[in-house]
Amino acid sequence: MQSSAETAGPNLLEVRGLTKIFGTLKACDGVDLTIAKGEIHALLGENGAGKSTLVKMLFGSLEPNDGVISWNGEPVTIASPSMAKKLGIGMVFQHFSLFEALTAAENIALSLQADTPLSTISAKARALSYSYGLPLDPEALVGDLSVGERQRIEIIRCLLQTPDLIILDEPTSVLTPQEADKLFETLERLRAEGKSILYISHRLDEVRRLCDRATIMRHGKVVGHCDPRQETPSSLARMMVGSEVKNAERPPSAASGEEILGICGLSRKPAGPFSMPLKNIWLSVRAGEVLGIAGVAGNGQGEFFEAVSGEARQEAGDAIRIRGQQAGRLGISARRLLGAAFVPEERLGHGAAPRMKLSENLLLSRHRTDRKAFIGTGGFVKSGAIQSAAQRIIKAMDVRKSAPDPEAAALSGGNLQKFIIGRELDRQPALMVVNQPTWGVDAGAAARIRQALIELARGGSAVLVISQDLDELFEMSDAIAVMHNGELSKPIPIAEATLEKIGLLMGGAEPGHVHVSAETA
Ligand SMILES: Nc1ncnc2c1ncn2[C@@H]1O[C@H](COP(=O)(O)OP(=O)(O)OP(=O)(O)O)[C@@H](O)[C@H]1O
Repeated sequence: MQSSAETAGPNLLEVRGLTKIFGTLKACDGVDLTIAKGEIHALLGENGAGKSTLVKMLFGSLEPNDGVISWNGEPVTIASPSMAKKLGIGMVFQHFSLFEALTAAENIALSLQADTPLSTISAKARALSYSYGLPLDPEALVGDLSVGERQRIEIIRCLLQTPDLIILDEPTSVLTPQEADKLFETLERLRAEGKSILYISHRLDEVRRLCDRATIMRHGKVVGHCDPRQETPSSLARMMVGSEVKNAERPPSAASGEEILGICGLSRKPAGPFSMPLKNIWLSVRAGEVLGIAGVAGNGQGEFFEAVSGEARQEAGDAIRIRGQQAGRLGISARRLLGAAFVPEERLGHGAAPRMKLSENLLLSRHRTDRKAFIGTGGFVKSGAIQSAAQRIIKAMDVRKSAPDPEAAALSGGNLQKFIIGRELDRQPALMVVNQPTWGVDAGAAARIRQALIELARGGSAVLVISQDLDELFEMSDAIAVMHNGELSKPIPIAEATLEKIGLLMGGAEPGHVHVSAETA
């Protein structure tokens, strides 16, 4: 690993010995970091390495226990986000902090000076968004917008404060490849204008494409620096994780023929002006197989997940069949009682209650399906059984944490995802439906999650994976279907699937017009 801890040009930010302790855990342990003017600097590290903790201290939302931060050569104390913004530090968070019932402009107004009229903010946001190639309708209600559009609001809100340093915490994990490309153009333009960017990402190919230097953290410490353009994704992953990261292994499918999930002519009207209708979807997922669903975000995958999980019920009971039972009219809990498990894309709030401990989250999601194991006679909670199940999941998924049974919100994003997936896998469900299984998860943990899902299928369950990550789908799936405009293509067996073919279907090509030929296969 090449050592390039110091910058050649003038430093905008210099950090020495920065330390943050949670309980007994040193989440950041004497971290040194320098960021030059006009550079895109990657901050890399496995889940729980301390990246978010570090940038929260730079943005004034966490107070360091020790260390010095210098800004333009002067030591500073960044006591609050508003002080960080005054200095010229802007941040786009991993979890959005927008109010769904307000418009984009109203949300932006909340973080700006109170005396600016809304119409001025709206006009400025619109102009800035178009000039940076991230078009935004300031009058749109946030609740009606896709995750990609919501992230634009966060970025525009940050840019309106004309920061010199912009911190982005996993900005592309929720973006489509096209949206990510647009974002890269914007970031390259900001760099050309002399702005500095601190960029946290688990997507190593984009780090190689975009970033000038990288600092790598492990267990709260800086373990190295490199020029990512000189590295490969696997050498970067090795530096982060400390060992080789292998792809998941997919033994031949043992599909027994028994249908576990049957979807028969599923249609759904749009729930709101910006939601996608589902149009006559047919699908069968069998015991032993992993079926992948590809598609550009916003083509109905979210609506499809809601319909399959029971978050949105159908009028016709037989539109969804789980292990032969009509499930269309059933809610989530009743579908879980049939042996299904669901992992939604939004971890906090949806996948886990943030202020509840991991063991309490476990009880919350499994008290009905595992009543015998967790609830004793007289309705008493068997806390010993819950604690040992929680510890089993934590061990199986290698969940890194700062206390034996912390609140969900105290876990790093990737570690919470590992816990949620582990919580469902631990039930050995007959059907597992998971939306974006490895968002925000480091390369090592992502491989572990994929392997665990494949093993669940090979053990006789049916696994349905919705993902925007085509490499992930090709690695895991026995067949891939593509969702476009609320319609689902026929599954293509993996032996016949090519990136080109799936890409064409994602772009809306008629399934009948996409042929597998010797040249394309
Ligand atoms: N508020 C908190 N209270 C207690 N522990 C915390 C808190 N925030 C973070 N931690 C712990 O600090 C460690 C570092 O977490 P951090 O979120 O900084 O990791 P990260 O590198 O950003 O990970 P990821 O890639 O998963 O987002 C983790 O072990 C986490 O559990």
